[in-house]
Amino acid sequence: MIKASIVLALVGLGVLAASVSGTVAVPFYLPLSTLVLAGIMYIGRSIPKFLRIFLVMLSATHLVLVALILGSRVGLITGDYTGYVPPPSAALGATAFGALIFGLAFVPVVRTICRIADRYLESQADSVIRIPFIGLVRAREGTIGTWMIGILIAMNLAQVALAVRFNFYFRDLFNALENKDATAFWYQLFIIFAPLAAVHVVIALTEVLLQNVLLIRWRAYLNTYYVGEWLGNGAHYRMQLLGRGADNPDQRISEDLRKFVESTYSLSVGLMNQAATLVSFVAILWTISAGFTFPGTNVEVPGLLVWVCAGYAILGTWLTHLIGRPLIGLNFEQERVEANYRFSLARLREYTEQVALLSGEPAEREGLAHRFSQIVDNYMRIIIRLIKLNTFTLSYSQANVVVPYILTAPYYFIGKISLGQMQQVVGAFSRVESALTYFITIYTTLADYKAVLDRLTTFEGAIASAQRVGGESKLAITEAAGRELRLKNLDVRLPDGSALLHTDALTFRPGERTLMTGPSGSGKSTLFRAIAGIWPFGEGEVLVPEGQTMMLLPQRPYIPIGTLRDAVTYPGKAETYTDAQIAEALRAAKLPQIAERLDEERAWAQTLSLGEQQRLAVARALLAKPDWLFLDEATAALDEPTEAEIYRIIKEQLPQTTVVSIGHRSTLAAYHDRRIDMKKTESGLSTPVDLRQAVPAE
Ligand SMILES: Nc1ncnc2c1ncn2[C@@H]1O[C@H](COP(=O)(O)OP(=O)(O)OP(=O)(O)O)[C@@H](O)[C@H]1O
Repeated sequence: MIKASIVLALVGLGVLAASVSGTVAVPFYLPLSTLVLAGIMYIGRSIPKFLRIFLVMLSATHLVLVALILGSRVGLITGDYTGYVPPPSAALGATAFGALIFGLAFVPVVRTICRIADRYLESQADSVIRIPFIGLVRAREGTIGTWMIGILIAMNLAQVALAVRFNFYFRDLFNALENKDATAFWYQLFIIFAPLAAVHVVIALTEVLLQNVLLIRWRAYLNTYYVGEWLGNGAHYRMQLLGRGADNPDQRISEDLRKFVESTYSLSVGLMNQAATLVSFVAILWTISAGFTFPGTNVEVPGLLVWVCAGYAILGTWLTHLIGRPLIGLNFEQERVEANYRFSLARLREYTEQVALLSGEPAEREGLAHRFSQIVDNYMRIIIRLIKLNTFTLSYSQANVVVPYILTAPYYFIGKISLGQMQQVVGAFSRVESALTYFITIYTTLADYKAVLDRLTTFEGAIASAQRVGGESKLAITEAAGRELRLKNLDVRLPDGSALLHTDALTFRPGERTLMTGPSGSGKSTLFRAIAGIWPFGEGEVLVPEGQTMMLLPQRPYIPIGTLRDAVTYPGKAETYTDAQIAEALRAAKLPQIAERLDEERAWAQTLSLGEQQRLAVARALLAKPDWLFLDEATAALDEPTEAEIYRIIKEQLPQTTVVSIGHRSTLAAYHDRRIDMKKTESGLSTPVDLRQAVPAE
């Protein structure tokens, strides 16, 4: 950026010297604007990278314009460039854009956009990209993204330049027709138009390809980043514990990130494109309006066509807004009723068994029909409103075709402008009109975009506070020498800070099977969570034996979507075990009926009964062979003989594993050597009482 600003400043100084000395007849404001741009680039070197790309590309475009103008002045580029690259508007436009981009860096909402966008653009991750005709190129992902955005901006500006050139082509073509000059006509058609049209097609196609590659790479990077942050250090679990600010993380990661990337790109590059179009074509309208008088008077109005066009665009947009405004509310309502309907269907799918048992199908059908009728009703209102709106917009766009003729015909008939210039006005008028309309109507898109930004920001905030709670937790999990697991001065609290349980000291010895009992809600599961290191609320020390592995089986195990093999080996990799080992573990866990179906992919959590799911989790433990196995009512859904068999298998197949169980059944005591009872004091605080000996089975 510093180098680029120095180059720009040197060019500016050189052209200024040439202009002052009279070597080249260049108006002095052109090098002055180059110098101002160089200054903006220099002081803007610390603004977000996303904005810097626009600043650098703008300066590069400005240099191209300077080169074109200089070239035409020294006779390098020949041709009729009257009004083609109008120096005052190019200089003014570029400087104003530069200042605007710099100023945007201080607008809070733009800073938020840039902060999220820059995560990608500043990424240091090594990556590769396949470039046609060059092959695979290795670079940092951020560098790849930066170049892609830069090239896309250049392509957009090149499209604007081409549009301007086409506008002049139409002038020359129609002038040739007016003058019945066949040579000039064919020249314009084949020598000027054909190559330009080919360039236009190539740029447009490349742009589509590049834009889509950029958007998917950008989204992929942000997706990995946000998923990583969400899952990092158990933030996802703590966010749920804290329960604030981050509903539907799934929507934020899948929908909002996609919308963010698409809208950030289309709004920023689109705005730049439309602004460049506006400046370029306003200049054409302004130049052609020279000497135009207000109809019926002798009063000359500078840039008359520009003012008429602006007034026309504002009137059109205002009427569109008046007629179309109810659509905003109607579309919002449509999303709401669609979401309600989707939710009812998803809920029905979840509770299908319960509905079937209650024979609730007729009630469900009625409920669904009612919700769907809301969709239809609102949709009809949207259609009626759209018809009203389209009646206006279609008439307006038809009027667009004739208005420029009505405006210019009087001047043509009195010989003030040529037929070619009249054609030029027709083209420029529609460009200026649509650019102005774009600026005026963009606010509805912006409102949606702002909502996306807000959702991503609150999501980030919730992740950050979850990470903070984890980082600041006074509940320390420390690896210590020795083979015992010890709790020292442990206070476990609830998320709101109230005390749940306390123990001065509690030791779990290796090889000793412990059963933890106590009233429901006394904090047994929460103590397990604290030992597993996922519960951040509380103070004290949990000393876990160094280098030893732990596994905790909850009452309702998690079964991922995928094959049975993936479900059994979760969270490890399926390749770690042979099929024979996995099948053997399933058989040992009393699931012989599914041991041969390892490749089967289905929603296992919905297919297997709770008792079967618990046995699948035991199979997981048999494969993983942890040093410590915590069973939190992990066999509660089994019948007593099967539960006994499972405990026997665990003891037999995992002789090195220390088992600590939570359970309410008295029969469990038989499989344990020691019992700890969670007693609740009158103040509500629980404390584990060591009963040393397990209560013998009745
Ligand atoms: N995320 C949470 N937010 C607020 N309170 C919680 C949370 N998790 C647990 N609790 C509360 O902590 C207390 C202890 O819960 P815990 O699940 O540890 O009890 P438990 O002894 O295992 O009970 P049970 O025998 O019924 O499984 C309960 O009052 C519960 O409501």
